[in-house]
Amino acid sequence: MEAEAEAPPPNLPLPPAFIDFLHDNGLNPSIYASASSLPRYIRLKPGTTSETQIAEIESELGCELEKVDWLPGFFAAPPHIHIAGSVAYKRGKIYGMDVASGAAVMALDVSPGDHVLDLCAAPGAKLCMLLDLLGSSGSLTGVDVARHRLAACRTMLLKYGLGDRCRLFVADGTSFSFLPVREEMDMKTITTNVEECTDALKEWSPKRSWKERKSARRSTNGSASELVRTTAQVELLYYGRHSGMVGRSKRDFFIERGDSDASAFGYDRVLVDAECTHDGSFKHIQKFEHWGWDTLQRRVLNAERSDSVTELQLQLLTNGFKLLKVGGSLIYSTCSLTVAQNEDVLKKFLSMNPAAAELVEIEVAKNWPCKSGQIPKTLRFDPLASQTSGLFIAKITKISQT
Ligand SMILES: C[S@@+](CC[C@H](N)C(=O)[O-])C[C@H]1O[C@@H](n2cnc3c(N)ncnc32)[C@H](O)[C@@H]1O
Repeated sequence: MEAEAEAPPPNLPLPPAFIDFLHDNGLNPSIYASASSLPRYIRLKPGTTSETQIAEIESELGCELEKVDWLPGFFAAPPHIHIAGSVAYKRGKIYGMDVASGAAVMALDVSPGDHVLDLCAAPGAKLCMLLDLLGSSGSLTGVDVARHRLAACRTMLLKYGLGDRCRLFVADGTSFSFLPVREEMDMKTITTNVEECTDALKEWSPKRSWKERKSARRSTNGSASELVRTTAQVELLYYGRHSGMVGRSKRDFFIERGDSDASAFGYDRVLVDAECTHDGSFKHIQKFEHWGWDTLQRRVLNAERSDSVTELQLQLLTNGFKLLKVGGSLIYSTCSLTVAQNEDVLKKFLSMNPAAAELVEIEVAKNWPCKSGQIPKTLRFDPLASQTSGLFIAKITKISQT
């Protein structure tokens, strides 16, 4: 990919450091030319999509909605509409979610009954969509290293009434090792006899324990501690009634598992929506106009940070893949458009797992308005090609044990 222009597109307040970053990464700034006029996408809560209900939501939002014909449940609203203040949002009828993010979830091809892992789950738009697709069977495990972000995700789950089959762990996704609770699981992987379990988990209650309040205080006082969590520091932040946790001992889950256990009893689907520089999200970059462009330089574009982000991405992808069952599929996605954070990470991962991992076509993507990535079978959404935020998506299946 060659950068064809170095100047910022007209009418876009992109700082020189960002233009340099795009140029260094072979990205053409003109892909952002229409970014400020992109539609604001919303996803309707399943069950609220009749014509009458849509008309009601339009009146609550104060605008007309246009159906996105290539992804069910998504609608485009005018760019400057404020979703969070609307009655429809407060009543839990709609989600604010870019349609490219919805595509990443659809690409995972979740079926009811699947056990799904979302390794970078917060703030949770994709997690909620995954739960809507799961319906009333299977389970979803959400992991995120940032406690305050995962707590916001829990609030969202409860608001939309989606928590029943979900459990949330504050943990480092590069070392997280808990498998889903499967009925057919060999008892050697579950240490406690449920009947005799004296410290069994009761139903989750919103009343926070002393331990949880203490942990929350610690994470507010020093967010750096969130970034150095180890497996031993895994915290169970939430579990629903049918998540498989109620009635079991915490000790059952806080044990390390080997690769063969994961290959047999691991997750059917894994989403690794990895931490990245967010350069594909124009809305995210625009926030720095308010915080100060020098903050963007320091926090996002700094070369050292970019290197550590790609290392983190590879580790998240590697661990997500380790927790996948043989025959299962994984989506790797980022909202960066740089080759370093997408194709390069993927190439490295595939070269490290030649016998176990296979990059596969995303079958549902046939009519999607996206481009191919530099590696065939991968997809790239960007504001120019897709009228969406930027997103890279790759799908991998596990064909044998790692
Ligand atoms: C792109 S965001 C995920 C967005 C989310 N999937 C959604 O749809 O709302 C990346 C997330 O990765 C989390 N993260 C960063 N490092 C992590 C790590 N080592 N383990 C787990 N999560 C991590 C960040 O806290 C952030 O919430």
